[in-house]
Amino acid sequence: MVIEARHLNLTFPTDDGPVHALKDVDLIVEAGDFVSFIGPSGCGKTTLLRCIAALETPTGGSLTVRGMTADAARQARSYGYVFQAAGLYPWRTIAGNIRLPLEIMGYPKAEQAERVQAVLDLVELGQFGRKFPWQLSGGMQQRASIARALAFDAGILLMDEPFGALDEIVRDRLNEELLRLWQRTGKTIVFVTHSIPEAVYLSTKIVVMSPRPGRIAKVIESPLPRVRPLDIRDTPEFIRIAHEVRESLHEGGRHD
Ligand SMILES: Nc1ncnc2c1ncn2[C@@H]1O[C@H](COP(=O)(O)OP(=O)(O)OP(=O)(O)O)[C@@H](O)[C@H]1O
Repeated sequence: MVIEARHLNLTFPTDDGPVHALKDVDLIVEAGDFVSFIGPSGCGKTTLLRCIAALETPTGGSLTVRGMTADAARQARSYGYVFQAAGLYPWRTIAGNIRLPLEIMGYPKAEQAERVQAVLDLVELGQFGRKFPWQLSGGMQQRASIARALAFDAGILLMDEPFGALDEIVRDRLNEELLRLWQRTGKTIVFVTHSIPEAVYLSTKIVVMSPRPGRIAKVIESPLPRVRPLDIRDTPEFIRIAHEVRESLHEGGRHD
């Protein structure tokens, strides 16, 4: 198993009293899974992802990533992280942005160039390495930020609503591309989203969360095949799973 959380708790002390962002969260992610966290705003999705990335420290329970503490896993460069906004440096070219983590990690120059080209090809931006971020569309920028997270070939990709700001047509295309990339690379992906169709289309496992305190309301294992054309969304099976997610979201909300 790649990620294991047991009775994970996180309470933020605030001026208005403690905020229970995560309450008794149990989660298992297996190698090669595509896991989505879905739930209403404030239910702790980002906080849980940030705990896995060792960007937050839980106040209780245990969490291991590749059998290590989250901190050790971060130091071992176990994951790439994709943020809501592409966050590319405007003064660097696309290739320059993707190369940055490799420069920081001290990869030899020739290997940097090889890896940058390989991940640019992987996200179908092979011809755009010399462009600057402002010369690319929003969807292309987000693909570049995925390439940056893939550049050092970590086995885990953590993605926090990477397509949330994009229009539906671009989002559909990027969903399809991400699925192909996941199939080609065999990576383990943990993905935060607000969108039921996005969660159902992408995931092997859908983790439905509910707020106040943030906890897991239900884990739905998807019976859909791993290879999924976009029109799978019109099948009765897809619609049934989407319905199950929606019901679980409502049930989770009733505990408020
Ligand atoms: N550093 C912090 N200090 C205090 N409270 C915080 C902090 N970070 C998050 N919270 C609170 O913890 C709860 C969970 O936040 P989190 O961002 O994980 O939710 P989310 O499900 O990702 O929401 P969204 O979908 O809006 O991004 C919220 O009530 C939030 O206000």
